[in-house]
Amino acid sequence: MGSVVLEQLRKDFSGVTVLQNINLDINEGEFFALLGPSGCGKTTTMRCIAGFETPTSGTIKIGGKDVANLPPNERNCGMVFQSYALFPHMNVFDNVAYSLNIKELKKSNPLKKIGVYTRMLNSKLVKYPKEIEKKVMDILEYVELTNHAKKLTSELSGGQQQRVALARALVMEPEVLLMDEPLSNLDLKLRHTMRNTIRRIQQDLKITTIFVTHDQEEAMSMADRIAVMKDGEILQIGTPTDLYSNPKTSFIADFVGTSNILEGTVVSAENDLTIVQVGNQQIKSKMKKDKKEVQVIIRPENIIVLNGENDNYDNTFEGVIHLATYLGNTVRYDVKVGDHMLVVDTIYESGANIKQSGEKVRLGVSPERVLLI
Ligand SMILES: Nc1ncnc2c1ncn2[C@@H]1O[C@H](COP(=O)(O)OP(=O)(O)OP(=O)(O)O)[C@@H](O)[C@H]1O
Repeated sequence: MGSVVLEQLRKDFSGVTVLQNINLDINEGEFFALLGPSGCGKTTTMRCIAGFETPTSGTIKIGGKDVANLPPNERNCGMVFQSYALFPHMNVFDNVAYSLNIKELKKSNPLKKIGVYTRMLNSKLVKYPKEIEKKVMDILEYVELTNHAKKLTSELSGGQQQRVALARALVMEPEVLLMDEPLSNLDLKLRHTMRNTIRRIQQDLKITTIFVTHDQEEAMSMADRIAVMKDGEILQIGTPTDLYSNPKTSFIADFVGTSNILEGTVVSAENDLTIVQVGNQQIKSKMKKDKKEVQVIIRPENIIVLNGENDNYDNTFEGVIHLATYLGNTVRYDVKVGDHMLVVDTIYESGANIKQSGEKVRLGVSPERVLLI
């Protein structure tokens, strides 16, 4: 399985730069997500790796080999798209076997054999070599589609079709698996199941995987590392926990998880505590910052609703509940504090009272949990 290295990748379309300074070093066997809003350049990056786009400048190496001059079919990348791109008139087995068989046939007298194969497929008379049959059935078992092998792909659900697409990519034993928003067409529940399926297969096969998504939860729950992109550039690369706990910019703090982001001015820094003026409140943080104007980032779960017993916080604020949203195991409160609306997540314990709009609350935040950017 191959590593994927991009160095100083740049792509212009008709003079407009849509990718620049893209540097990535994706390890062998890693599950790597490209995460960012629509139009930030995720798909273009992926298409450059696959060989469907030629970069304006920069290098791409797969398994240590510069692939600049290789066409897509010689890059050994498997691809899975949002639209499954299956052959609707073929059954599941034929869909998965197709490229594998073509590859075999191309080894000798390709044109004649491929023509015969296609005609046989159309008249459903095709007989595959034993090795191909075994490979296809093994991979169908892997994606739990053994019982559907003879069904037309048009007779399958979205999730099943996506598993056929996955099987079709995997059966070729690619060095790298490229997945572009593969779960976007599925409903929420199926998306969660497919996340687990893809992750399980990826870990079993240890196949280097690059996964494009605009859904931060998807990236966080699946990837070993994530590159967050915006406007054609990479803003930060890190593990899900890195990005969540140490976002370098407020864009990332906001895009990866939910954040309270407040504009403030540093008024003093002493005894390991930086004091920031935010409106008429002072907020203490353990982080040091050289600049005066800062953004204060506080994650919703790091704000504690005080109940008189747990009041021992260096930062406390008075607020009024604006909205309470019950989310199953948590309750999310929007709390008005001065001029700001803070999002506060609390664990919901069965039978506990949920606070109501208009109720006054005291909130506490530890300075360790206050990030300054
Ligand atoms: N063939 C093309 N010709 C001109 N511009 C293009 C072409 N392909 C992509 N672009 C532009 O490049 C930018 C990046 O597009 P890209 O599809 O890579 O973004 P993305 O992050 O994958 O977005 P989405 O999540 O919406 O698919 C966009 O502004 C897009 O309009």
